[in-house]
Amino acid sequence: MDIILKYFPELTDIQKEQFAALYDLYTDWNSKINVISRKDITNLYEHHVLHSLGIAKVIHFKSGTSLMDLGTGGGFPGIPLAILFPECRFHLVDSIGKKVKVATEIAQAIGLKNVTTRHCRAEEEKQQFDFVVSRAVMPLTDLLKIIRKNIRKEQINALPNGLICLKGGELENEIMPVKHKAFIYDLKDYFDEEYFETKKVVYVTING
Ligand SMILES: C[S@@+](CC[C@H](N)C(=O)[O-])C[C@H]1O[C@@H](n2cnc3c(N)ncnc32)[C@H](O)[C@@H]1O
Repeated sequence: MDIILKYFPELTDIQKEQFAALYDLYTDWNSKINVISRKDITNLYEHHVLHSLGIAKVIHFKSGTSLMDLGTGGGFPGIPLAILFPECRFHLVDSIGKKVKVATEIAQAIGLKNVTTRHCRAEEEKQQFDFVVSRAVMPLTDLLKIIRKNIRKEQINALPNGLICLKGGELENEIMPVKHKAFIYDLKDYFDEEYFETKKVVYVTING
């Protein structure tokens, strides 16, 4: 939990409580339904919560922004971002029902009012959002095909609406075929821990 405060020192008391509550909740739920590799649960804050918040180092979402987390699993990056941006709305989607249950239960347990969840394939989700966020779900080109229908035309943020994903390692082959403007940010520029050495945030504009 200290690692979250190290990089996000201005959290409110409510946000601190919500982040702090995640450890017991994920430990408990993960023992029943696997949403995080079991051996990685002790790294929850660094590998999962802080990693999800990497998106916030790149884009600060304006109040009223709507986002979909495609393939949220147990709630990453959607739940950490929903805690950090209580004035934004997050819709968490996953095609595996029991994972959606974990995300739903955890959002409810920490009192997040800005989160909705849905058990469906993202291909079936017709609602529109300012941004789609995603971590470890599918290659960029496949994501882009699915989410084109979900990005609103109207823009309220400084940056154009689009897709923001958390990726690791070599990206050249993934970025190349994309016809949209893509921006890659190295998380090692924001976070000192070795885990972030190869981690990136990829932002692809859809209408801009
Ligand atoms: C490796 S997990 C990552 C989960 C989470 N984003 C995380 O980082 O912990 C990939 C998730 O994407 C979901 N998924 C894959 N294709 C999907 C689709 N077309 N629509 C919705 N969810 C999908 C899977 O069910 C799975 O939960």
